[in-house]
Amino acid sequence: MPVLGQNQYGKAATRVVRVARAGATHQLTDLTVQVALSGQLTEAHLVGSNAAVLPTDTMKNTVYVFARERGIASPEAFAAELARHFVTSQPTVERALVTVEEHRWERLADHSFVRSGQETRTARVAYRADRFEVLSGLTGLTVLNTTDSEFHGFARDAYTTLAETTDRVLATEVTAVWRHTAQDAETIAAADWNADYATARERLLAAFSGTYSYSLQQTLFAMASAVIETLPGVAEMRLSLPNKHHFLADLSPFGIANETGDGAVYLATEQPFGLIEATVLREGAEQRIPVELTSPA
Ligand SMILES: O=c1[nH]c(=O)c2[nH]c(=O)[nH]c2[nH]1
Repeated sequence: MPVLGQNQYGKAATRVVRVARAGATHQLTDLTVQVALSGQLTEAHLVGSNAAVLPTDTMKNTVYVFARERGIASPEAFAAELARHFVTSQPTVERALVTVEEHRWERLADHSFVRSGQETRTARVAYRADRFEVLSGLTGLTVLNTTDSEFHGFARDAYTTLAETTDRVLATEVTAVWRHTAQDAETIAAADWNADYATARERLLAAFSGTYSYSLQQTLFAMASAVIETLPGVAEMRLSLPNKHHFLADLSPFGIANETGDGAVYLATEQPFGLIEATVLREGAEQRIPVELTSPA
């Protein structure tokens, strides 16, 4: 007889847009929420009993009711409230995992907004046995340095053709996930998630632009370290940095020199791309961010 292994179920891709309009200046929050529950679901899978199956339709409704009645203070706080709700209100639910993506809108005017690029803020909160695990993050943060990047002295074999460079364009699209040490409800309710997020984002950007780079690996470590050194509540950060290559265009067929310097012209290639990934930990911290979480599909 086969045996049931890991299982979870829930509602994916619930899109909720909330408008706060206390005065003339409106606030817009735009989230995609995913709920995944696990617990006593063996009967559901083995014999088709739905006694412990809270409908995924209910989860979707809960997202809208919570957004309406409690508001959305931050992706982390919203996810934490939802996660705790499902575990504490359903005796058969042992663990809830709530993932939130926040789509960014930039203000145009009091009640007008423009969708800003591809950048997305993320939060992922797990709740089980009265403990939380909170991961914050972002995706789609694209950055580029036009100099202060070298790459040379690398290992070589029979297939190595890459030219060494002491001045190149360095560009990447940051995917970051960081784990908070906070685990109890009081600490989570008291935290200023939006301020912490703004600090983390600012530190990542400052370290990217301020690090004189000998490789994307080195830049990665500097970026994550900057966040860990600034935010005492962050235990670890996982970064996934695609190398968005910019190669000097070969204009020699036209007798035109094209070297690094004023007016250089680059070929920005999409694929294939280098992919540099690592977790950086506060000393003594456990590595708990799943590596698949930040890797591109
Ligand atoms: O920063 C880099 N790291 C690498 O590992 C690598 N490999 C490569 O071909 N170019 C680069 N650049």
